[in-house]
Amino acid sequence: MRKTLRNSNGNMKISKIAYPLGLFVCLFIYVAYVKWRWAFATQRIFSITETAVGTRSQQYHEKSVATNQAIFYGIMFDAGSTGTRIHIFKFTQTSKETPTLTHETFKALKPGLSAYADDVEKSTQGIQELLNVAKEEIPFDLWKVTPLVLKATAGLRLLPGEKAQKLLQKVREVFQASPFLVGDDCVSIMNGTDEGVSAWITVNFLTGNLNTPGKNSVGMLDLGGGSTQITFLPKIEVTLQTSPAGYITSFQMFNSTYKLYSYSYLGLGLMSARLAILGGVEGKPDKELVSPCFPPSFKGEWEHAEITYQISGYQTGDHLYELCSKKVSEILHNKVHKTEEVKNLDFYAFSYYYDLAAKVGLIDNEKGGSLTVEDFEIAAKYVCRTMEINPQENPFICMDLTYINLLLQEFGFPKTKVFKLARKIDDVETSWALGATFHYIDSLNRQQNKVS
Ligand SMILES: O=c1[nH]cnc2c1ncn2[C@@H]1O[C@H](COP(=O)(O)OP(=O)(O)O)[C@@H](O)[C@H]1O
Ligand SMILES: [Ca+2]
Repeated sequence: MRKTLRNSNGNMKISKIAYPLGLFVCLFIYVAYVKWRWAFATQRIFSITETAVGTRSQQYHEKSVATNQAIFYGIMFDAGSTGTRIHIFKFTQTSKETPTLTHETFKALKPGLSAYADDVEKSTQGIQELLNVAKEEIPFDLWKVTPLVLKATAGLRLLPGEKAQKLLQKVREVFQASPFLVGDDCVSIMNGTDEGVSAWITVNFLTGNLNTPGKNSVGMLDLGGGSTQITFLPKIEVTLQTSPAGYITSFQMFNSTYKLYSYSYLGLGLMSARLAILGGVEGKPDKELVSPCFPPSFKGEWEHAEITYQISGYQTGDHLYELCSKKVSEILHNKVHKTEEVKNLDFYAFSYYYDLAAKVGLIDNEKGGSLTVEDFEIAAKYVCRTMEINPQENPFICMDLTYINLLLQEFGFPKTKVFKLARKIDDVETSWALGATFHYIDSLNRQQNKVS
């Protein structure tokens, strides 16, 4: 008994040292491994995209089958207010040659994450479904070195903080259980300026304007469901000097510094603007919402962020367009900052600008096209007039076109201003996702430089 006890005491003495020591050694090996894996992945991926941005090559679309070609991927989730989308970017690099972005796989699901604010568990199904697309697309041996990131925009910005954090935590758990490379910041709400800047990076990269000395950059207009962004590179000093605080942002990427005019208007996305024009409150469907933008006899329902609102038209003798534009002008009054310079720059417009223009036949639904502010105005007047006589399939078409027309004018665009509308450029979605992937990889590289 004593022996046993002594032995047992002896063991306890040994284990007092051995266990912590063993634990420490295991921990050390684990930390060293994680650090090595992270550094290895970021260094490889960054070295590719750094040159990809600097020198986007002509072989952009070529699918090379050269055996010495390295292939890398990046996954970006766009958790938008109306839907969640996955962008899987594929990069290739032949040793010592310029690496290229060769392919994007894109899939979108509705509704947006914010629709699950009161039932967080339900949000995981869609995320899993999109992750399965990534698993199908990315070769198995590259899963663990492929960064996986989700950035949420207006839908989550508009939710109470606690609800938004619960949703993000749920997604974080799903991501951490996935086989991809996830960092501490893999899931977040992106700020509006980053959203605009990232979309600006995308469009200037895809149009070949980034890091090409002497080339002009293009401005970017994005109209989402919850927020809208305008971003451009000012050429005249007066824009930089006269813009309010928060509108000019400096950022560094791939060894260049840019000073951009960029602003995101939360609540001025098309769906949020609809609710404001109707005089409604997010999540409160208790009263019928009456609007001069619907025909007088109209009665219907509108589902927005998983809530159904009762909607109807006004009983008046006036013309719809005049009444509607008056109401929309009230909503936009003093909300938007005007700049003179936008008149003289080329702009690309995405998202609902595109969808609306395509819906009324101003541009081709597949190829996109160019149009003026006035084209939106003419279309608005036409559909509002038509609606007075014949009810339309989409009761919001008069309101939406009127809103877009007036919003563009509020930004300072003259009616004759021509815009390019594109859903894709060179087969890549014109969204903030690509720019944010570059930006994310850039930050990983900075972390990695600090580590080494
Ligand atoms: O990657 C994309 N490709 C094409 N259209 C997109 C993409 N991302 C968003 N959209 C468009 O954006 C609009 C909805 O905005 P979203 O849901 O992103 O709201 P938010 O940006 O205000 O959060 C729709 O017109 C949708 O078609
Ligand atoms: Ca968006």
